[in-house]
Amino acid sequence: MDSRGYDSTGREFSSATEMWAEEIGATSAAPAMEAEVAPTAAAAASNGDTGDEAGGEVKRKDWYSKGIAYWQGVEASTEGVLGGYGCVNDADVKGSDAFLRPILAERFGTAKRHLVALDCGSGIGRVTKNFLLRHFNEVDLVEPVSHFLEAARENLTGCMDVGQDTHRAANFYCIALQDFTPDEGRYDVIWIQWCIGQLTDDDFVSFFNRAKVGLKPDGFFVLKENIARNGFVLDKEDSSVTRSDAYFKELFKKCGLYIHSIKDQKELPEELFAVKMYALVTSQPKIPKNGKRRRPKNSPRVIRS
Ligand SMILES: C[S@@+](CC[C@H](N)C(=O)[O-])C[C@H]1O[C@@H](n2cnc3c(N)ncnc32)[C@H](O)[C@@H]1O
Repeated sequence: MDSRGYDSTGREFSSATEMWAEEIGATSAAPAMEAEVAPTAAAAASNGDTGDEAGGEVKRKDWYSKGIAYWQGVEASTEGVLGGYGCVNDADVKGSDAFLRPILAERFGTAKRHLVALDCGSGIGRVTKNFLLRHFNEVDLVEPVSHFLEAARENLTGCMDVGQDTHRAANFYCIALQDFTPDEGRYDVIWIQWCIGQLTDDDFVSFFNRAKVGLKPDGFFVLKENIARNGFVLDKEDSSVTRSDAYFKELFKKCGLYIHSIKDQKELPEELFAVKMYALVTSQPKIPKNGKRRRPKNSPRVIRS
């Protein structure tokens, strides 16, 4: 990634490679944007200097410990996980719903079917409770900060009745995404919201590569994230990076993922980063010869007589 970026103190970096070199060690930073598969291993293998490698691992550990330590100090509440902007919850849920509904209908049809989702970096289960449980019969949560996950467990006891169906939070995994591998073929949707910035580029790529095996046929990822105007913005306080749309697209390519749909989240306060939703699939979406996407059968259409 060649674009320049900034950190939260206003310091400028000439490229993401320079920033990662400083944050997680020179030897692991540059190959991360070049490796296609399992870049962590590729980076390690290409590095003959074991001293640098060990130094890089220490820095990487520090990067993640700082991130976790930050969230451990945050109250387990909607205000807490939304950085004091609990007011965006309703718009967020509405936006997610409008984005997901037609894609679910298109990929899985409208016939009744048992749907399972994974909520990544779930925090207190806000996304699961307010949104995912409406669409999915089972939702698993993965979150590394134990007091958030405990709050999620409490917030999500019992089941939610949706029509004649029962929807429930099924499994709670207390683990960070860089260390998590989902069960094979369990999920229709893997939802990743407001947490991928905690992952370094190489862990981003290896996470998505591992997580692909967790998808059912026709399953897909949704990444909902803050978007930097250009390049990236590094937050030194919580060890996270806000990437630009171009940066994300470069990483998706490295993950072997294709964009099925993209939408901007509307109605956010002006002072916040823009937010985009990306639906990502593992094989190239088929575009009909006329260049128009097939519509789900139940969507509105113009009447032609
Ligand atoms: C801004 S909160 C968002 C929580 C939730 N996704 C939501 O939208 O309500 C960021 C979450 O990412 C979690 N997190 C931090 N580091 C992580 C990591 N390495 N892997 C997964 N989640 C992480 C935090 O503990 C926190 O719950």
